[in-house]
Amino acid sequence: MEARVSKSLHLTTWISSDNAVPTMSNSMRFGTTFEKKKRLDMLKCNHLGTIKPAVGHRQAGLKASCTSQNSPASILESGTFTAEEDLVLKKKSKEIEPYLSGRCIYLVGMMGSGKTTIGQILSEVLDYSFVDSDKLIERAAGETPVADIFRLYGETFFRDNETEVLHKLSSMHRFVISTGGGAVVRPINWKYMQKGISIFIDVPLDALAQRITAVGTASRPLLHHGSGDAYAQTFKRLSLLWEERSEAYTNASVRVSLERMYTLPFLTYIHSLVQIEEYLKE
Ligand SMILES: Nc1ncnc2c1ncn2[C@@H]1O[C@H](COP(=O)(O)OP(=O)(O)O)[C@@H](O)[C@H]1O
Ligand SMILES: O=C(O)C1=C[C@@H](OP(=O)(O)O)[C@@H](O)[C@H](O)C1
Repeated sequence: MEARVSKSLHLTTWISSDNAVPTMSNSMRFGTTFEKKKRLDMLKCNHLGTIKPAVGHRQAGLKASCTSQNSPASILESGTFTAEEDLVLKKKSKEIEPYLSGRCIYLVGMMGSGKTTIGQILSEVLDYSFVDSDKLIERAAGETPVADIFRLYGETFFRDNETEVLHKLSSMHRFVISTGGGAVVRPINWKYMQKGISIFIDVPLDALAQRITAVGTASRPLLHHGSGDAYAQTFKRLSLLWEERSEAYTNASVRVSLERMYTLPFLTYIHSLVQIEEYLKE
C-alpha cells in the first residue's frame, strides 16, 4: 500500500514563496500521484487546508489556531490564569520579544507531555500563531487521522510527511509549533527546527502514562495495545520509546522539566518563558 501512494503529501502552497506568514488563501495542495480513492478524499477536503495568519497586532485580540474550533476563543481570557498571573506572563513575553525577533518556537517532547496544551497558551502570551504539525499532516491527507495514516500507509510515510511539514515551517515566523513526539529522531528535522528555538517539555514517564491512559491510545498509534492493564502497557511502550529518543531530545535549545510542577499550570508557562529568556540572553 505504502509504495502506491505519493512519498509525500506535497505541502507546497500553504507557505508563500516570500517566506511571509501564510495568508488565508494559502491552502495545502495535494500530490498528483496519490491513488484514486485518495484523490477523491483530497477533492472533498481541499478547502480545509488553510492556516490562519499570525496575529501580529492582535486586531481581534484572539489567537488563530489549527485546533481552536472547540476551544475558547482565547485561553488567556478563559480564566485559566488569575489577572495577576496573566500580567506576569505578558510582562515576561514583552521582555523576551526583542530577543526572539519573530523566530518560531518548536515544542518537542514525548507523547502527552503537553506540547499542544502548552503551545497554545505560549502562542497567546507571545502573540504568535499556533500550529500542531500532526494536524498539518492530517489535513494534507484529507483530514485523515494520524492513526489511520499509520495504519494505511505506514510509519515511514508519516515520517516523510512530518519532515516535509517541518521543512515548510522552517521558513515561517511567529509560530509556536507543537511537533509529534517522534519528530526528534530524524537529524534532518533538527536542521529545520534549529531555525527557531526548540523547547523540550520533559515530563516523567509515569505522569505521561497516567495522562495517556486517561484519554486512551486511539489517537496515538505507537501506543496501541491489546487487552491487559492499560497503564502498565502504556508505561512499558513509553519506556521503550524513551530509550530510543532520550538522547535526541537533548538537541533542544531549552529543556523545561516539569518533574515537580506539572500540575501547576502557571508555573509551567512562566518557567518556559524564563528558560527561553535565559537561552536567548546567553
Ligand atoms: N501540565 C499538565 N498537567 C496535567 N495534564 C496535562 C498537562 N498538560 C497536558 N495535559 C493533558 O495531557 C494530555 C496530553 O496533552 P497534549 O497537550 O495533547 O500533549 P502532546 O501534545 O505533547 O501529546 C491531555 O489530555 C492534556 O489535557
Ligand atoms: O511519539 C511519536 O512517535 C508520535 C507522537 C504523536 O504526536 P504527539 O506527541 O502529539 O502525541 C504523533 O506524531 C504520532 O502518533 C507519533
